[in-house]
Amino acid sequence: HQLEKDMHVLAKTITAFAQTDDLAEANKQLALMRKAAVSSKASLPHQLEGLTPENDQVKSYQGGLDQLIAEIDAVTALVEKGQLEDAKVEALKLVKLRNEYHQQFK
Ligand code: HEM
Repeated sequence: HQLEKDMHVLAKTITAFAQTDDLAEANKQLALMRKAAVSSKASLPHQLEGLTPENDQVKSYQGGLDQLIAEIDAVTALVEKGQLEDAKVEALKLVKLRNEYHQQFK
């Protein structure tokens, strides 16, 4: 399943991001993370299979991914300013979003 692949990329890149002290490496991981987040918008989770884009649950799921993408962008902006420590604090919001949406849809 493509969604599972994308989620694994999210998990791998968020760990690599947390572990690096190198700005270029941080940027690279965030770019891969963003790509996977955008890609996951093209899939529906098992729970929502067969539902249409108009369905409220589908909208909520997609909204969660939009928030994730916006938050990846906020983290990236800090990295681009050279503020890696601030970026790592900001990235805790990615984990919050993950927990919140996994509770609902995983
Ligand atoms: C950085 C944030 C996130 C990480 C690291 C992450 C990671 C993962 C991982 C490792 C899995 C297990 C994949 C497998 O079963 O093989 C998973 C599953 C899943 N995640 Fe995430 N996730 C994140 C954010 C989100 C968000 C924001 C949503 C929804 C808006 C979401 C929805 C799901 C769903 C629905 C599944 C189960 C797959 C399915 O039902 O088809 N995840 N995630």
